[in-house]
Amino acid sequence: MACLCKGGYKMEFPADFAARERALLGDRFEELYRYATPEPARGITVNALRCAPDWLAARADFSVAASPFCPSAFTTAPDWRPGRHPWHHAGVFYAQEPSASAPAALLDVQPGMLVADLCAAPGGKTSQLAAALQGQGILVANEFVAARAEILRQNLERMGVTNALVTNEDTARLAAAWPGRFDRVLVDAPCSGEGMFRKEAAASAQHNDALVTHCAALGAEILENAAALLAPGGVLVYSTCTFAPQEDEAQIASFLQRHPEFSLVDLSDCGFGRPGEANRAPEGFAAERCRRIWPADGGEGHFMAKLQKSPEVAFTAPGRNKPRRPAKVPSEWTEFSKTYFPQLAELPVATAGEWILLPPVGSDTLPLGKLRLVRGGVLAGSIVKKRFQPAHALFMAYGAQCANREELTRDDPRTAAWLRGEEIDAVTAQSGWCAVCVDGFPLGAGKVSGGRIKNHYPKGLRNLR
Ligand SMILES: C[S@@+](CC[C@H](N)C(=O)[O-])C[C@H]1O[C@@H](n2cnc3c(N)ncnc32)[C@H](O)[C@@H]1O
Repeated sequence: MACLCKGGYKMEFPADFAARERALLGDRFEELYRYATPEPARGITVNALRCAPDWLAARADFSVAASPFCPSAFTTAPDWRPGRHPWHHAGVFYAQEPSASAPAALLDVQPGMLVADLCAAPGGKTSQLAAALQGQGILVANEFVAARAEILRQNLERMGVTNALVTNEDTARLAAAWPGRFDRVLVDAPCSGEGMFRKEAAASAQHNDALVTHCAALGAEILENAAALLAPGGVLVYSTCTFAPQEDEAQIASFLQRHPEFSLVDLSDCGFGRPGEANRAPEGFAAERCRRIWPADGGEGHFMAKLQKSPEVAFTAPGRNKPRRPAKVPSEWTEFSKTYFPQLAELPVATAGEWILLPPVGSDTLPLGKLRLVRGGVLAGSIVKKRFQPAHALFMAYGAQCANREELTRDDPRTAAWLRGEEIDAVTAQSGWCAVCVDGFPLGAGKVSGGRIKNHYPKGLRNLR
């Protein structure tokens, strides 16, 4: 291990890493790797599906400071733990390391686009992309590792995302199924994690050259698939939380050599960080168009490059899919939705066994074939013994518009009780199913009877006492 002592926190680095970086940076090593504190930087990103950043900043009961890296992000105190806060449960914000909030905003996602996030779990950047889509268009959120895809699904459910297809796939299979379809693709590549040295002891312990080489090869493979998924004129953002040349500037230089149909978009005016480093790629590569966030800039560290596919590239539009026959709408759902969610009653549904889903509008233009779909849209519920049993996801997506609501505030002792899984008194909600909301944001479903609300907040999400 080597350490950095001058003018900052005494950080211990793996010796091979420190030697490589000292050789590349010379005197700038100490300046760029100056961590302000021993504690990792912490932050939150506000979910625009719930509220605006200004709204949150004006009402937060915890300290927030505007993040330099993203307009909808804030840095928070190192010792503040966001996970138990009612607004976290309600998907008002996503706890995200500050520099990690930077890449998604660079994609310039607009409502109505087709967007793919290829390495999406646990879902920080996916949530930002979903917020930018504002429920219009389709977001394919893919994660290769099955257990992580499940965490991704849960997080997107908490954030109230309605238009995501969560897949658990190898990106090559996505590229084969949907070539040239996407307006935007994000590759937040699995990397050697050199930007995680302060945050996770394991990042230091596991670091070695072989890991860097392996991650660089994997990143290159995923980039190939991203290129195939993009429509002509589409935009791709590639990011890592590492500093290794092979995974950063050199990765992009070699991608551009293989893909003359792509150009490197200049990120100099993005308003944060510093330019990419010329001596980390072959001569002639415009490294200054990439962007880096160093520890000295306030986050753990990120690398970003933005690539645009030429609009001129030859492309055969995919044949039209046979439109899927709309599923017959089960009467149990019609009856339930008319009572509690009248705005959803006319929407098309998809069914799978006893389950009823509200698929994203237009998702049948992306044929799934044998792709592993974890969730396609919002799980509305299931029909059990001819009765409709609503799902938690339905209330997280649409609870604020439910016709029967229990309106709590974060200071109401019933809010903490609810998040512990307890029954609470009903004040505003009438008998039957209700959405329980905190400050207007959904905290799941309850069922009112005799003036009490039975708690249906999922056990695994509750705040332990
Ligand atoms: C840097 S993390 C993504 C973080 C995420 N974008 C976020 O903001 O929350 C990279 C992800 O890539 C996944 N991954 C691993 N192998 C992969 C592969 N072969 N193809 C695509 N993704 C892979 C990892 O499991 C991990 O979840």
